[in-house]
Amino acid sequence: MLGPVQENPFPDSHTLGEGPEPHPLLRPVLPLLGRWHGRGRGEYPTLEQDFEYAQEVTFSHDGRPFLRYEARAWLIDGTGAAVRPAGREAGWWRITPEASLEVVLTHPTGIVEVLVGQVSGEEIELETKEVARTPLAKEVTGTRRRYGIHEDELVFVQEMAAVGQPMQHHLAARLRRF
Ligand code: HEM
Repeated sequence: MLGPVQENPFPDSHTLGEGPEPHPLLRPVLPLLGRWHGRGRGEYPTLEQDFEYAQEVTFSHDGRPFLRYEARAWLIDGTGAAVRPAGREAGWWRITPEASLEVVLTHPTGIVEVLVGQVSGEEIELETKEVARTPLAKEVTGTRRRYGIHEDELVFVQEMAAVGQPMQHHLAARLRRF
């Protein structure tokens, strides 16, 4: 028999001082916690045009030594008006006692990335160790990301090797908390 089910007693929190105490190992990545939004630009040599986008990003935790991560982007025109939904991704950022990061990211485009990297001060670098693709996914063979937190601004840059092109710039964005 199905017994009574209480609301999940272990909620995620993206705000320090609310919800569970962050795990001590999370200390190097605590500045990421929160909800961020902002704008970015993208390009790739196979694309006819560069593009601009807006994005919302959330990093939260449940008291264990990993972050829950989700990002949603949408293309915008020159006036900032929304054009259409674009990249979204979700995943888990595990942190080791040496402040190494082990990240799993999934994309609705049929791509799963396993990334490893380091936190050094306010800079975070991640690089794919493996990329898995569903049969219909575009050919992405590797990506690199850098995050930096500068004066409460989250700066993000992504490179990728994809569709026969070597590793090079795809995205750059600046986000603020909201
Ligand atoms: C903020 C997130 C992102 C945005 C706004 C974005 C935007 C775009 C846009 C506008 C295009 C052109 C095709 C189209 O109109 O859909 C594109 C192509 C592409 N993107 Fe992204 N992208 C994002 C993240 C990513 C990520 C995380 C990856 C890889 C894991 C990726 C891989 C690709 C690939 C492989 C192409 C196709 C290139 C080609 O076929 O010529 N993108 N992206």
